[in-house]
Amino acid sequence: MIEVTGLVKRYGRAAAVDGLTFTVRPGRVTGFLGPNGAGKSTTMRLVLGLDRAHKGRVLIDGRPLRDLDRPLTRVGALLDASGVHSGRTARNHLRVIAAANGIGERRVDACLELAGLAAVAGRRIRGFSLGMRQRLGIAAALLGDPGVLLFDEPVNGLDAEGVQWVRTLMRDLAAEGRTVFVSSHLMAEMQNTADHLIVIGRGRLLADAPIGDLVATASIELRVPEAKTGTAVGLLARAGGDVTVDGGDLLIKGVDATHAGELLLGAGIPIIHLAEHRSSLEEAYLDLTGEAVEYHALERRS
Ligand SMILES: Nc1ncnc2c1ncn2[C@@H]1O[C@H](COP(=O)(O)OP(=O)(O)OP(=O)(O)O)[C@@H](O)[C@H]1O
Repeated sequence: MIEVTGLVKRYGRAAAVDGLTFTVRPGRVTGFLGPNGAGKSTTMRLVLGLDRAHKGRVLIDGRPLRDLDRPLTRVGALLDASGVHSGRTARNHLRVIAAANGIGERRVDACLELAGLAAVAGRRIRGFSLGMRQRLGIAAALLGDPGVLLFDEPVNGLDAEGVQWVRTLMRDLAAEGRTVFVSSHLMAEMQNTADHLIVIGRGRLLADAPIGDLVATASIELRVPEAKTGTAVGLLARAGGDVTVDGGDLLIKGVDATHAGELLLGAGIPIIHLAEHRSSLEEAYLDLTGEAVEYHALERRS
């Protein structure tokens, strides 16, 4: 489990992470979604103790990272896959990490196998494609067999088979009861992989919810006889609906179709048309981040 409380990180006067609080729970894949520059990588670096926060606290399985002995056996991470010593072979790269963390040789070979790199284990990383580097980074993250895993944009540079492999791996790791925290700016990727989503924009939390809740931000479209429109609007608004009148149609958020139907029929209002629209994750994401993206575009222009 990862518990982040009130995390703040500033670069100069700008806050890259601006008071983030969330919990990443075991046994499911938690997606970390946000537009470019939202603060995902910075947050992951703070969680891993690679950067110091100005404020806030991170606990891994209830304890600060510095209190964990052999941290690599508790937390594994794939961050920027380009930061490796490219003159080494893949096997030697993993051996060095393993030796520094008291991890045996057999685990190195098991992870090379798991990452689909066994056949190229003796080749220098210099000649690796971005996809192969990503696989090597994932092998390194798994080396200590940790219960908590962070992956920053793991499908970057992977081909279709590689993407499928990462997806299956994430789901398998979560099914084993591990905490899996994976960042992406690709909404479709999250829709296929994550059970739960944490969405940020401008370093702030925008949503922390099961993926089904975000996909199912439903709205309904309703038409009633013109003379009854005012009564219907009043009823739906009192039931917590956010009602927009568009010509003869009502657009309602916050009340589902069944409830709306019951309310209207209960009040003796005939329904001419009633339809439910489930917004896709992409629409929900754009809704949530629209303001954050706009703000960034303005900042860059000025
Ligand atoms: N070392 C640094 N020095 C100065 N500013 C930084 C540094 N690292 C990140 N930032 C700034 O902090 C903000 C958040 O960046 P971060 O890389 O965490 O976002 P991100 O969500 O991971 O974006 P992306 O999807 O583009 O990787 C950005 O405005 C970025 O320019």
